[in-house]
Amino acid sequence: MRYISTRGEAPALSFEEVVLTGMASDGGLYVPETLPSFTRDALADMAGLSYADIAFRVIKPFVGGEIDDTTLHQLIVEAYSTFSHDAVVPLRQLDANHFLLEQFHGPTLAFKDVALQLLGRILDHFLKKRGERAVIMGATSGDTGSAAIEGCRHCDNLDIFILHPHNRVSEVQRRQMTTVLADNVFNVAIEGNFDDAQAMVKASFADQAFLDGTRLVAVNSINWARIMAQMVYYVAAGVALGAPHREVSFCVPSANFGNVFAGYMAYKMGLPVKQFIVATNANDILHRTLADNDFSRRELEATLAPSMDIVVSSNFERLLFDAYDRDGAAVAALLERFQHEPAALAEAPLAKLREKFSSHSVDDATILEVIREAHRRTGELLDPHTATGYRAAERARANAATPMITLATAHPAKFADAVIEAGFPGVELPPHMEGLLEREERFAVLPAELDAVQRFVAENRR
Ligand SMILES: Cc1ncc(COP(=O)(O)O)c(C=O)c1O
Ligand SMILES: N[C@@H](CCOP(=O)(O)O)C(=O)O
Repeated sequence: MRYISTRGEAPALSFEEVVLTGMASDGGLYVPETLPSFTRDALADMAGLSYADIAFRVIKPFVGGEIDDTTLHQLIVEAYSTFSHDAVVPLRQLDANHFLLEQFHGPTLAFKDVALQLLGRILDHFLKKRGERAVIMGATSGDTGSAAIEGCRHCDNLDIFILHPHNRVSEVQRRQMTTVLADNVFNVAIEGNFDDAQAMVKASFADQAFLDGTRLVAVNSINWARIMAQMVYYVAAGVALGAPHREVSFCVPSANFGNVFAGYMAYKMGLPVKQFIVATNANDILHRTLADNDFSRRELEATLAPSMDIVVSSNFERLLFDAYDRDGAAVAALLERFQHEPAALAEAPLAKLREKFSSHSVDDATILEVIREAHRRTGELLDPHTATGYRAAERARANAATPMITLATAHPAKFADAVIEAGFPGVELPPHMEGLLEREERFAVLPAELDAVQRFVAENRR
């Protein structure tokens, strides 16, 4: 299996090389040169398998034999044994044909654990094999950071630097990162927003001189392995509800677009999906683009769903590459224009996207209303991100006959303030997080300046 860049200029890489890097050298993101596909029989055979066994079947073709089957299976089994639910991402039926896919049973209570528990193990495997060390730089709006730390902190060959926007993540999210006092874990609160943090991470991939030759690795969804691991739960949920014999639809709270893009990849590989609904908070660029072809930046707003407070959505580039029939030059030109002025997609690619994708945007007042309403109707206490999905699924659903699966991307305990504002007394943290709010924290506060951040990384890496 070879991986190529969405901008068409960088060299193709193997699986191992693509996992051990971040962005392509031309500024693009890596995608598989050709997508494997599932036959109907192969999908039907997955019904009833354990999550780990489905994951092995979905992931194996992307690895292309670069990890032997026994080791790959073992890494997958170990990764998912850290989840507190045997189904890893269980489905919960809300009404006649609406389901929640609970993605918050991992160690840090958000969907990021699904990919990062595995990515940490794959990185460790490759680095040990090579006898190399690496530096991780990641940007987080709150959930990737703790999941990456949890997935990688036991890897002695990794130093991990996570940039989060100062005072813009929830207290639980911050403490999940900053109370890990391991020698190889470094948290930086950036005086800026998530887009600033992500831009600095991307700029660091573009010019790695500050690391004097030490390898830099990404844990954000710019790393293909994140997308690969996230595909699995779409397949698992689809076959559990009758695929390949019937279609399913997914509604996905979205921002950096890695989650829903993984679903789209599963669809391209043969999973029968009727519709993907992209749910956004008030930072609605994805909705504006899909609904009105308004691909333009607006000021980033702080919302009650802070993990989705993102304007520049990395993985949208991967979708554009597909929509533009893999024309890297056209994607590069569009994204260059987007940097400087409002942009719009060409007619044909937009029409292609609209065949599969719908969207809906949900403001803060509605998030609170939905948390109350969903609880009254179903007994479920939704986190504010899942609430955007719940409402979008109701409003943008193509039909009632196709099962709708809304991704419950985080546990409400991570966002107690929003839950309390919605009128609930609060949510208890699960037992493994007992004492989190009293533990010692360690983090640096830095200006949103690339030099300052790179100096911090260069001085602290071991
Ligand atoms: C809880 C939660 N929901 C939804 C999202 C959006 O997912 P994506 O960035 O993959 O679109 C994020 C962060 O990315 C998140 O942390
Ligand atoms: N919401 C994310 C933002 C980063 O997304 P990623 O999927 O690209 O890692 C977060 O919680 O950090």
